[in-house]
Parts: sequence; C-alpha cells; structure tokens
Amino acid sequence: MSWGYEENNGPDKWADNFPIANGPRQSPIDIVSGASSYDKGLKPLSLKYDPSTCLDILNNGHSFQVTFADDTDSSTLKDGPISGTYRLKQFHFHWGASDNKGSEHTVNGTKYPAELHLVHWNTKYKSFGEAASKPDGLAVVGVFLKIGGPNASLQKIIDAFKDIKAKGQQTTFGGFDPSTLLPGCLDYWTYDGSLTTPPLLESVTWIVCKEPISVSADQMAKFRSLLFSGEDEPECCMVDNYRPPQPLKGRSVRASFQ
Ligand SMILES: NS(=O)(=O)c1c(F)c(F)c(S(=O)(=O)CCO)c(N[C@H](c2ccccc2)[C@@H](O)c2ccccc2)c1F
Ligand SMILES: [Zn+2]
Repeated sequence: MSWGYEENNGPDKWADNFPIANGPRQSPIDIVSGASSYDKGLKPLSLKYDPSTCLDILNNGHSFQVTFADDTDSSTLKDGPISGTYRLKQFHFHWGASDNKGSEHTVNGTKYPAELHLVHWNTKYKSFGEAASKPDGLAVVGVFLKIGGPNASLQKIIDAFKDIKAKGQQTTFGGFDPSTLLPGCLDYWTYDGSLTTPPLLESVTWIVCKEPISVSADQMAKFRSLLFSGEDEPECCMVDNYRPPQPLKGRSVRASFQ
C-alpha cells in the first residue's frame, strides 16, 4: 500500500514508513504572523522564469505537476533568504474538497482553498536528486489561492486537465510562464522545513508569499474533477491532498516585511 491522503494511508500513517514524519523540521506549519520576526537582512526574491523550459503536465496520483527542463540556469530563484542559484524543477498544487480548506500552510489558523508550490534545487549540487537529501538542497515558493475573480493564467493549466484526468496521464505543456502565477507583492515568510509528502526530506527552505492570488469557485471545482485513481480503477476525486500543519519544534519564522 503506497502513501496517499485517504484514511488508511494518509498523513497520520506516514510515520510508519517514513519516521522522519516526526522529525524536528517538518512542513507545513501554521504561520503565526505576530510571532514571526522581521529580518531586514532578507533580500527581495529574484525569480527569473523562461517559458521555453516548460515541458509537460502530469497527474502523478497525488497532485498534478508541471515539469521544467533544469539542465541550464534558464528558470531560477536567487536572493530572498537563500544564497546561490536554485533551478525550477516543477510546480504543483494542494487543494480541498471545499473552499474552506486545501492549503498546507495556514496563517493564524486560517486555511486557504489551495496552495501553489514552485520547487527549486540548489545548483551547488549536481542534480535534483542529490540536492533533495541536503539541508540546503531545495527551496519551495508557496503561494496561497483565494476565491475571487477567475485567474487567466490558471485557466491555461485547467484547460489541460482533460488530458490528465487520471493517475499516470501526461501531456506536453509548453510555453507556460510560471511568473504569471505570482502575486504582485512578493513579501514572504521563510523558515527551514521539509517536503510535505513522502519522502518528507528535511531539505527545504520554505518561502511563503503573504499575498494570495485569485481563483474563481468554478476554477476550483475543475481542480476537484481530477482523479487520484487510474483509468481502469474506480473513480476517486483528487481532493484534500494536503498535509496539516506540523509542530514548530522551536523553529523561528522570519518575515521579509514589517
Ligand atoms: N509540497 S512539496 O513541495 O514537498 C511536494 C509535494 F507535496 C508533492 F505532492 C510533490 S508531487 O510530485 O506532486 C507527488 C509526491 O512526490 C512533490 N514533488 C517532489 C518532486 C518530484 C519530482 C521533481 C521535483 C520535486 C517530490 O516528489 C520529491 C522531492 C524530492 C525527492 C523525491 C521526490 C513535492 F515536492
Ligand atoms: Zn507541495
């Protein structure tokens, strides 16, 4: 039985096969804005994405991911809380069965209907796989989605859902610019954490944007039409693919803004 988000294989069971689930720097967390400390040494994020590195979109049975060519420094994250250059490898989302839940990080206990994660790896290591096992190997930018007007950039992704409805389905997805998914203001919170799915590796510098982007209720409903299940299996809607907040265990959360 592989891990998932159901009662029998969900977040409360992950420690059985991945004991790091109870580790000292697990993600996500609840961000208590009043407890975060403004750090004037934090730089603005420098995100440079090249749409020509966008390759394909895949339903991997846990979420859907858009994958990027990462053999050059065409799509990178620099500055912010990190040093060096991190390359964009993929982005994916987490969302709920209804609009009152779905994000992984929460802010003062508030859940958003969805959360975007842009996964980058530190080019001081020779590959994504090697970086993923290092404490400074990965940097994930998180962006909250809030119900509002329709999002034209998200619509391009939603239009591809018909080709990736079931687990394992993939289709080419070129020329997409992920910077069109970023909020206007790039103020952020940052802390040391982990992947939020198995293998739950504690190798992620989390960078969570304070400002959400909008998604319409109809667009959120389209996310919920994707399936956890494969073509030849009983249909199981892809919803509630989020891990709840984990213990802070003494970590500090810094803010790039006052
Ligand atoms: N919230 S999170 O950022 O921790 C996260 C997820 F929550 C998440 F669901 C995924 S996923 O790829 O959609 C399915 C699980 O692997 C990944 N995908 C990772 C990944 C796969 C391929 C290429 C880049 C990133 C994850 O699968 C992974 C990371 C590191 C080592 C092995 C696997 C992920 F990084
Ligand atoms: Zn994620």
